[in-house]
Amino acid sequence: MKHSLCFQNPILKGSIKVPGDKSISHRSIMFGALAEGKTVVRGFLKGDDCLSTIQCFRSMGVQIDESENEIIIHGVGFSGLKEPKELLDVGNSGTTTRLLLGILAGLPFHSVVIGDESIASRPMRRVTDPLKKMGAKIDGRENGQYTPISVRGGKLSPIEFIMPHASAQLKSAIIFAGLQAEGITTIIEPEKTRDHTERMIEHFGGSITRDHNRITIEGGQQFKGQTVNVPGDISSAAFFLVAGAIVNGSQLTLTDVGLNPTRDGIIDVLNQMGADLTVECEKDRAEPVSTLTIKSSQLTSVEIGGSIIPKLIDEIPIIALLATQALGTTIIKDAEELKVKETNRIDAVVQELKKLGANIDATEDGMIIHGPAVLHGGMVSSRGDHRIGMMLAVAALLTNEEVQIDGFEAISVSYPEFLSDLHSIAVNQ
Ligand SMILES: O=C(O)C1=C[C@@H](OP(=O)(O)O)[C@@H](O)[C@H](O)C1
Ligand SMILES: C=C(OP(=O)(O)O)C(=O)O
Repeated sequence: MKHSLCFQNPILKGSIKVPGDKSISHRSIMFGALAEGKTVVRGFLKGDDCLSTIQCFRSMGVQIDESENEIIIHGVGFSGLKEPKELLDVGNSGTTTRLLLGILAGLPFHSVVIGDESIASRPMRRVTDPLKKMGAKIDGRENGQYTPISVRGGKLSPIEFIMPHASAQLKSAIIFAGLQAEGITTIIEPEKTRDHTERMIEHFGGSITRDHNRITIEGGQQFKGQTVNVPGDISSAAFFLVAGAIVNGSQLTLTDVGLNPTRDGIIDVLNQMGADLTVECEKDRAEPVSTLTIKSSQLTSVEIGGSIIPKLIDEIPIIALLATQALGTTIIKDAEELKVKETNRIDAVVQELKKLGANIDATEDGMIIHGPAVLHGGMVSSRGDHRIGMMLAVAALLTNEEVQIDGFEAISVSYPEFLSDLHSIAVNQ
């Protein structure tokens, strides 16, 4: 589906409550299913990816009721999950795929995980190799690298695992397997990655030990159903934070945004670039929550690399757009993981933004952006990637010419109401 956007000297004013955090929504279904008793989830993201997670657990016999404001999961525990009759379809969701594989690894039945074309090209051996080492029988195209992937789980042994990639999906998969292994599993992260799985284990009454980048988890724990309040997704809020920062005369407030310290890299980057940003922290729930107010201001370039990368990995497409409006040369490095997301996000960002007049070049592990650039209209593509589609829609605010985005429907993966939220705060002058 092509979508056309054409703004005339817009300014952005008002307040938005972005939809629920995608990472936390996925995990709320998983822990809800693995706990005994009822779990109530409020603020759940009804985006395609999280709906895929619901469907996978329903296929394993878990009753999940959906109403407008709540999701209710009737938990069955690890041992209550049933062999699925149908294929487990993860759609476009890498998080569902990798976390689910960690759960399936310990279950004594056969299952097959499939997804869309994008999922079929995303690397899975990072997960399937250690899970096989723990004792699961797993096969798939290219020796377990690509879906479809079949799993016959069973008795698992704990491992000490030094993660070769800074990936929360990989860490979480091994945690889920570790929960089913007999003994203590140790995981060592090269850099700290998002810790929603660890927080949720504690929220559901389990325990996990964290010492710097070393995590230990004991197998055989029981979880109890809980209420989960999902905060707004900082990765969705990022599109409006950047829009507010770069569209002259704007002031936007974003309420109820999750501000987990393992996800707040965009805040650091905005501050370093000279953004006019106010962060008000609210009472800490299982996850920290904040209200963010952004006003447009003069921005300067920044260098981004090293340990901040996992804290803003999904925000790099919109940070690249931000950098096109900043004075000087922005360098983004150590971000090779971008090549294995929904699409190769280094190529997608660079090639699509060039079509709109950005001065941007790809490097082996990131990109270099010279700003400020005057953007113009054009025909671009989301390449089937929600974050590329939304970044290009924000770029359309910077020109009075038409920006036509092919494949815009991809945004329903993480932010189905993105367009109506954008139109609710954009006023043409
Ligand atoms: O664990 C998660 O919920 C996620 C982890 C990240 O992926 P990696 O673990 O591959 O870095 C992120 O890009 C993805 O959107 C969600
Ligand atoms: C990479 C993403 O998600 P996933 O890996 O779950 O497909 C994302 O949402 O940007």
